[in-house]
Amino acid sequence: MKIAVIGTGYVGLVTGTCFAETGNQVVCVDVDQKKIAALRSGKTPIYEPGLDVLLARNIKEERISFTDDLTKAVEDALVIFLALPTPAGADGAADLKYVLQVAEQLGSLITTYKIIVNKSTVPVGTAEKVSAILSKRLSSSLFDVVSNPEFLREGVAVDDFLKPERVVIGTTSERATKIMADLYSPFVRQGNPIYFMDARSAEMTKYAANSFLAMKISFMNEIANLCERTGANVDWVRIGIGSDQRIGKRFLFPGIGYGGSCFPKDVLALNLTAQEHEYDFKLLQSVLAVNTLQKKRLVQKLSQYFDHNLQGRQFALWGLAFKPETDDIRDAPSVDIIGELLAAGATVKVYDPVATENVRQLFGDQLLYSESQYEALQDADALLILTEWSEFRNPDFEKIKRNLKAPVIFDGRNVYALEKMKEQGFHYESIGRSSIN
Ligand SMILES: NC(=O)C1=CN([C@@H]2O[C@H](COP(=O)(O)OP(=O)(O)OC[C@H]3O[C@@H](n4cnc5c(N)ncnc54)[C@H](O)[C@@H]3O)[C@@H](O)[C@H]2O)C=CC1
Ligand SMILES: O=C(O)[C@H]1O[C@H](OP(=O)(O)OP(=O)(O)OC[C@H]2O[C@@H](n3ccc(=O)[nH]c3=O)[C@H](O)[C@@H]2O)[C@H](O)[C@@H](O)[C@@H]1O
Repeated sequence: MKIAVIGTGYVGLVTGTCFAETGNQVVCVDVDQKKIAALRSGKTPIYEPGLDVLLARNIKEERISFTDDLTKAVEDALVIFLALPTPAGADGAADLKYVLQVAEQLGSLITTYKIIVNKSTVPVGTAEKVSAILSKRLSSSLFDVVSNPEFLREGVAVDDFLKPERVVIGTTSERATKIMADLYSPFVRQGNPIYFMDARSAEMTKYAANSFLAMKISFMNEIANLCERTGANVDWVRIGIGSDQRIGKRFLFPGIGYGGSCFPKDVLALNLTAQEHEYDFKLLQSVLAVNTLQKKRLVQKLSQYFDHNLQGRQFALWGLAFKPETDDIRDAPSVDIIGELLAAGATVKVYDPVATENVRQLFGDQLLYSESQYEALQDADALLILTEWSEFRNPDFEKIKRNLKAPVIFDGRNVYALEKMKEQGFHYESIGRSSIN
């Protein structure tokens, strides 16, 4: 099948590459010419394990190509995916300008039947808005607009796309249903379902999924905070409740608040949708409030330890990405934490296996940067762990002690066992686990 993917960010690139991998002919379009030039030479602008190999293979086999020419890209395509940004606008609502602008452009380019598939996360009613724009210039027999929200996670995006737990497709058109079922058939062969529904339900499903997951995390963060006050250990509580299949083991890890390019903006956007419909979504507002507070927890603990005066202290930060296996720092808790430490007059030295360059672009020479995790510790009064990269899980504790000014660790991701830290002689504080020092 001939496919065009508009927008070669995280979602567009993975979507295009995975459809090429299953034998389709894919053209990816972006307005960012630097990105297009890099992608043509096989360089992925994002760090995503496995994507480079897949991309190189499909470029070589000439199943995927990249262009900034929208007209040429959509000419032969039967299916056009929109993988465009939908950032939070000034009021928190999803900004639809990219999606609606491209819809206007497509209205003047389409001459034969096409399916416009929206992969971006968009508020309920967007498919109808796109249809209305296309209808200004095109007869309804020339297009169908489909909502096909994407559920991939950064860091394991290729796997999530190739083996999805489910595919959600919002359309009531029989013609589009058949084509979409055909396109996705290689990915759902293992018995994972495709759910066809109306576009409004598909759009809402995406926000409900992200908001529910964010709620799970905020709930566990509050349980963790209460564990600290009551002397319970959240590790045990997590295991204790997670074995109930109605609750599930996953997404119960407390920490320094959820981050990333989607949960923060999507929870905000769903709350705005509720407000627009005069519905007071109390639970969502709490999810947002809890997350804002949780991002401050680690610095509060640190500040308390240093008698509420961080001025002139130096801290080493391990991990900057919003989660492991990505270089993405969009809405990462680390960005807030760095801001707070700098505002308190502290010196901050950072290390991350892949995200350092993105942080450098944001903070420039306000920070000290380290090439190695141990070098980052030199002259530091304490180590803060902000991302649970696997290389931090089993470090040389003697070397940590030698390099730090004092054996003090504030762990925002509960990476180490309390017993081990006591045995090693660290002052160790984590989330939801009473210190046993
Ligand atoms: N990043 C993720 O893990 C996931 C993101 N989503 C959703 O997918 C959508 C896209 O997200 P990302 O890929 O992260 O965005 P992104 O911001 O990384 O990439 C968007 C791309 O679109 C390009 N673009 C902007 N205007 C354009 C135009 N007029 N024509 C062609 N290209 C244009 C940009 O240059 C950029 O390369 C968002 O709605 C997001 O909420 C959904 C699931 C997962
Ligand atoms: O819409 C999206 O963009 C995507 O958002 C999330 O994926 P992603 O942002 O890549 O990352 P997650 O693995 O969900 O983690 C999000 C944040 O929650 C935090 N988290 C996650 C799990 C947990 O138990 N505790 C916790 O604090 C992570 O540290 C991270 O900051 C969803 O998991 C995807 O299904 C969705 O497609």
